[in-house]
Amino acid sequence: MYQLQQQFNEAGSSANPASSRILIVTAVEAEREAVMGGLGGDERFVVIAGGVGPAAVAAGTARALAGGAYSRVVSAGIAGGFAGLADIGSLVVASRMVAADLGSDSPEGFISVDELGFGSSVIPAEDEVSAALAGALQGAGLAARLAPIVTVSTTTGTLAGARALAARVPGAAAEGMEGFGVAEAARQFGLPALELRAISNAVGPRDRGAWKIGDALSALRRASSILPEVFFA
Ligand SMILES: O=C(O)c1cccc(C(=O)CC[C@H]2O[C@@H](n3cnc4c(=O)[nH]cnc43)[C@H](O)[C@@H]2O)c1
Repeated sequence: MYQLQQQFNEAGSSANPASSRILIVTAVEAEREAVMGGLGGDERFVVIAGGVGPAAVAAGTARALAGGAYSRVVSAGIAGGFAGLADIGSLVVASRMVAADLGSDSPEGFISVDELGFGSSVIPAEDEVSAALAGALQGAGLAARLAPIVTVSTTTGTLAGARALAARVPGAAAEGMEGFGVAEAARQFGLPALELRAISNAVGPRDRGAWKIGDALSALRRASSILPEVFFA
């Protein structure tokens, strides 16, 4: 396992010497189109739809990284927002990507993979760049915050679930299904990762009809138009 990781890291650093291209990974095509629309054909970015959920998107990200040279990786898409922290149509930039359901349930409660001693459920985001991105979004008049973003395999669908998750990851502002998967693939290639999410719905009781996907995709498109000045200023 360690050897495999070393090979990935070596492949990552030797195959990607001085590339400044940035890989952006969404889950689905509609998100990819929103990001592409904001970037306006900027060829310094490659945008792929890597699939829904941490496993599919990690595999898709790793496949893309194995086939090209990149300087960093961004997970982008729509997400649920935690009440009082991220309203529909607003943006969240991850301070860290947290695999919030990676661990074990028990009669005493959830035990994270960290506590179990099997690895880490937290990947820090590229911090200065993430802070700069959040600041640039705010400077452009967009509602944006820098906060932990959780990744789950099952979207939260109850108030009790939302409360439990908020207690497990204090300060978490958004819930998606891919950020940690993208970040883990990037980590294994020795690359920094960021996550940018536009809020389409509230984390809590499931109400698919209330999702404002159009608003979130518009916000994602506007946010994406700011990426070049943040990454290549
Ligand atoms: O139906 C559509 O037109 C459509 C357009 C863009 C995206 C979708 C999706 O359903 C994407 C699924 C994607 O959304 C993220 N997401 C959104 N809200 C939540 C949430 O409350 N909890 C977790 N994940 C959420 C997630 O990352 C999925 O990959 C549909």
